[in-house]
Amino acid sequence: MSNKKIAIIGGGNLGKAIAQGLLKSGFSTPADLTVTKRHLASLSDLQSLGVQTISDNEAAIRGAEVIVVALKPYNVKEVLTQVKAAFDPSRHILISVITGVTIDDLEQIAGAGMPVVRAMPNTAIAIQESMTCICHKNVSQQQEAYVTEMFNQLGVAVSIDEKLMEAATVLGACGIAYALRFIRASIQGGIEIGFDARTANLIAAQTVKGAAQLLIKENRHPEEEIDKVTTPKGCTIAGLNEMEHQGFSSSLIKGITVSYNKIAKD
Ligand SMILES: NC(=O)C1=CN([C@@H]2O[C@H](COP(=O)(O)OP(=O)(O)OC[C@H]3O[C@@H](n4cnc5c(N)ncnc54)[C@H](OP(=O)(O)O)[C@@H]3O)[C@@H](O)[C@H]2O)C=CC1
Ligand SMILES: O=C(O)[C@@H]1CCC=N1
Repeated sequence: MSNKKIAIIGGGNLGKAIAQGLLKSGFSTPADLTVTKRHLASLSDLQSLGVQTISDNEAAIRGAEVIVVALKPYNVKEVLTQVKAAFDPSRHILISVITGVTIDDLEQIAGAGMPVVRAMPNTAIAIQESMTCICHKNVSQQQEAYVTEMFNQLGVAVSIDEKLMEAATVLGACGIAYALRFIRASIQGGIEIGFDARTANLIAAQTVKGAAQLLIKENRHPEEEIDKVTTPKGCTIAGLNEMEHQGFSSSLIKGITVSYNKIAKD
C-alpha cells in the first residue's frame, strides 16, 4: 500500500476509473484519495466509500504528493494555470494521462523542474487490468519506482520513449474500444447462429480473454495459436478467409493508422 496522498484532477471516465483501481488494488485507502470535478454527483459512490470529492483543484493539489491530471486536452492548460501557485517541485509528482499534451507542455505549466510523468492507461484500470505506457522527466529513481509500482498494481506498466506516446494511445487506450467492437460483432454473429444475447456475450468475452491469455501467459505469437485451431478444410479457416476477403485485418490496420493520424494532426 502507498501512504502517499493522491489527488486526481478531473474525475471523469478515466480519472474515476483510476480512483476505483487504486482502491480495489489496495494501493490507496479512501483517506489517501481526493478526486476533483465541477459537478460532483457522478462521484457519489466514491464519496460514500470515504474518498474526498471536491471542486477545489488548488486545495486538492496542496493536500497531495501525487497529482494525477485526467482533464480533457482542451482545458488542461487553462485549469492548471489557474492553480500554478500550488505546485511544488520539491514535494509533488505530476502524472498526466492527457492525450497529446507533452512532458514539456506540462513542465511549462507546472514550473521548471517539476517531476512529470506522462502515462497512457486505459479504462480497464478500474479493474486493475490496464495496459499503461509511461515516460517521465525530472523524476528520481525512487519516484520512478513508485509510479511504476502504482501502475503495475493497476495492470501492466511499460516504460516507453515519449515519441511513442501517441502510438501507445491508439494501441492501448483506444484499443479497448476496438477490442470491444470485435466482441460486439462476435456477439451479433453468435445471435445469428442461435445463441441468446447473454450466452453469446459470455462466450465471446471469455474466448477473447482466453486468446489474450495464451499470448500473455505463454508468450506465443497469434499465428502459432491460430494454426492449432485451423483444421484442414475445416470451418475455422473457411471463416477466417471470408473475414480477410471482407477486409478484416486491413480495416483494423487502417483504423489504427487513421486514429494515429488524428492525434498527430490535432
Ligand atoms: N477515456 C479513456 O479511455 C482515456 C482517456 N485518456 C485521456 O484522459 C483524459 C480524460 O478523459 P476522460 O476521462 O475520457 O474525459 P472526461 O470528460 O470523462 O473527464 C474529464 C473530467 O474533467 C472534469 N473537469 C472539467 N473541468 C474541470 C475543472 N476545472 N476542474 C476539475 N475537473 C474538471 C469533468 O467533470 P466536470 O465537467 O464535472 O468538471 C470531467 O469529468 C483525456 O485527456 C483523455 O485524452 C487517456 C486514456 C484513455
Ligand atoms: O478518444 C480519445 O481521444 C481518448 C484518447 C484515448 C482514449 N480516448
